[in-house]
Amino acid sequence: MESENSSEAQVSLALQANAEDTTASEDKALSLVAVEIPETGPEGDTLPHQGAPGKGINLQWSNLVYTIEDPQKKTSRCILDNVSGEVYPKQLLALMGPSGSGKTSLLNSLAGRVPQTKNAVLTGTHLVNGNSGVNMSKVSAYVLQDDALFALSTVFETLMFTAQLRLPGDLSVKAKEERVMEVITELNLIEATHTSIGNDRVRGVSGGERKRVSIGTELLHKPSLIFCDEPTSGLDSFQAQNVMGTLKELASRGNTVVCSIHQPRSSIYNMLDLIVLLAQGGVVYNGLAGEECEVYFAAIGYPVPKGFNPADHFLDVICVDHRTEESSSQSKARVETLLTRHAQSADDSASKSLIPQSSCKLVNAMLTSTAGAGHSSFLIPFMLLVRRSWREQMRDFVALCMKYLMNVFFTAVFGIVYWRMAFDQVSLQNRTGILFFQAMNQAFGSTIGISQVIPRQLQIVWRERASNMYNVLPYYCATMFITIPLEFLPQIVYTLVIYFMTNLRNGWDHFFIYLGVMVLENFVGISVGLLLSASLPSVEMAPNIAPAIVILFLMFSGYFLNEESLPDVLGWLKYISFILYSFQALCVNEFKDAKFSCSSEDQVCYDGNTWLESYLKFGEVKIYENCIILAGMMVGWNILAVSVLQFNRPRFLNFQNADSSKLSPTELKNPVAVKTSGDILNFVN
Ligand SMILES: Nc1ncnc2c1ncn2[C@@H]1O[C@H](COP(=O)(O)OP(=O)(O)OP(=O)(O)O)[C@@H](O)[C@H]1O
Repeated sequence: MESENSSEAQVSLALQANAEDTTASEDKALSLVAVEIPETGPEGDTLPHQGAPGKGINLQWSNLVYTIEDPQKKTSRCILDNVSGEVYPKQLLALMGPSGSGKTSLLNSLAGRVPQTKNAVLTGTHLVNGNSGVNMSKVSAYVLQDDALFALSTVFETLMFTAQLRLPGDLSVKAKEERVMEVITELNLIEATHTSIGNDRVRGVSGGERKRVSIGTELLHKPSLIFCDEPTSGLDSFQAQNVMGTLKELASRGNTVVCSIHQPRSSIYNMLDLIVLLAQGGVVYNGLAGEECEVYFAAIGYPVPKGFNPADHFLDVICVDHRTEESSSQSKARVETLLTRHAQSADDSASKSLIPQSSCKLVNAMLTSTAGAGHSSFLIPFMLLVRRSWREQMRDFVALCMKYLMNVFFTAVFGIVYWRMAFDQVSLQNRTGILFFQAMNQAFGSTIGISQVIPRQLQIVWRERASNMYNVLPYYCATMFITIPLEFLPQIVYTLVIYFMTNLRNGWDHFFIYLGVMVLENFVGISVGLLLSASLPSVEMAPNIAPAIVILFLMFSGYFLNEESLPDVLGWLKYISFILYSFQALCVNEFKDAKFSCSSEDQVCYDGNTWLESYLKFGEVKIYENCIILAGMMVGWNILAVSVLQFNRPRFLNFQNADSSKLSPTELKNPVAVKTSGDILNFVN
């Protein structure tokens, strides 16, 4: 009886929604996907939860089980437990539940974005317009919870960058600009078009506008299915309302919108078409929002108190209260009952559920027309990435000035301290000293500065790579390329000025060898910096780890420790110390066959060769050999850095038994009945 009432209400609300939405959608549908969603099921019955017939994406999922197994303890942590549901075009579905209930995990599962982690297993059936195994990154958009955007680019520049990489390559720049302006208008961002995104240091657009820009970057290629993780988090209630209004508007234009949301205010709750309430990874309620949901909760003994926000009430009911032992056991029992109750009602309605496969015509064009296809070419993403990095660096004027000022300062200090050295016995020590400082300074300057570059962009680049906008090579080369004017050239200018201020060895041949070694060392330092940059997971780690690595190389540079006194266990480090090879080559260039005057006051007299052999122990060193080693290191570190970046690419779990082509016709009609390994899992929560 209760279930009859509920499905009647469902049907009437669905029909009402259909009637309202059909006209609005026809002229201005954002969707490029040509898939007919039938109005009725095979026996003429109205389909459950249906928004409206027409074009768009219908998503169905059943028996989703997401577990993290612990082979040592022989237990499995069940993060999603047999979750089923569906959503249609023109519907805004909210995944709601207390913290840790599995909202993000469910959203990620539906979007094909569950991060690949060790021992994580995802099973179940996931159908897009009745088809399994669809590449979700090609048919949908995913808006991350954190707005990963470059702070110093404007709203227009941010969207234009994405448009150039995500829209078809044969579209003219003008057409792409028009599309960007279209999205800006749709998202009500006109006034912020030329405002910077901003960050803690630079004033930019508001939080709500930033969120809408994030949504905009995902809308440019006109996806019909939009996933949004916690779109209102961190926003005040007015901004949250605006952002949700935007999502509602997108749904009403024919898109299918799924978002996770923590605690919506009542005006936001009223915008929702469907809700899935999650508790402890299971479903407590899955159906129409609004009155339908209130009726369900009233029927099971939890009516919404008068004047209360229904969303708050539902969350209160499905939350486990850990404050006291008694409240904890009571609330756990309540949640268990609600989960069991929903599981039973889902079993009852399973036979009526879901569109039969045969009535969903998946047009092949879907996979290409909505795709953020990503650029297979190297040159275009490379140039766009260089341009963006350059823009960001140039606009960070204070940081840029500080960098150059430090170089001028050190040039002045070293130049004055070692001013115009003579070619006498005293200068042997001083020349060795300045050459060592040069080698050290190049290493510190290039490695440490660059080690922060990639971690600073990590989140943005992860998002863009997850959307297939470009692959690792153009990104890496662009990052390397941009270091040339910003890190390499200032260092080289500083090196040259020092050469002439301090009167290092005369002769153009020695000057060019000195310059060549410095250039090589600089590039090796940049490569080590990029390798660290690619390996470090956060910006905060870079200032601690990078100097420690450079100091390690420094210790084995042949200046602080005599080669013979190196401990065996650490002796190998000298073979990878690029500072050692550079310092040796600089010394050989400076001292080999050089004459130094000797006065009667000098107790010992060295010429260049004896200084090299007896004092520095570099008698056997050949400049060309060291340069070859440095060049090899440069290539090796770069290959390693690219491999690390490639290895750390966004990787997502696939459904293990999602191939519905292997399912029987009955199972296809009724995916809820498909058995999964969820039956044998322990619930450890
Ligand atoms: N890869 C993982 N390894 C271990 N535990 C995980 C993993 N992913 C999710 N979890 C756990 O699964 C539970 C659900 O996580 P999820 O992020 O989906 O919850 P949520 O409802 O979105 O929470 P919140 O509202 O706080 O963001 C949490 O307890 C979380 O710690």
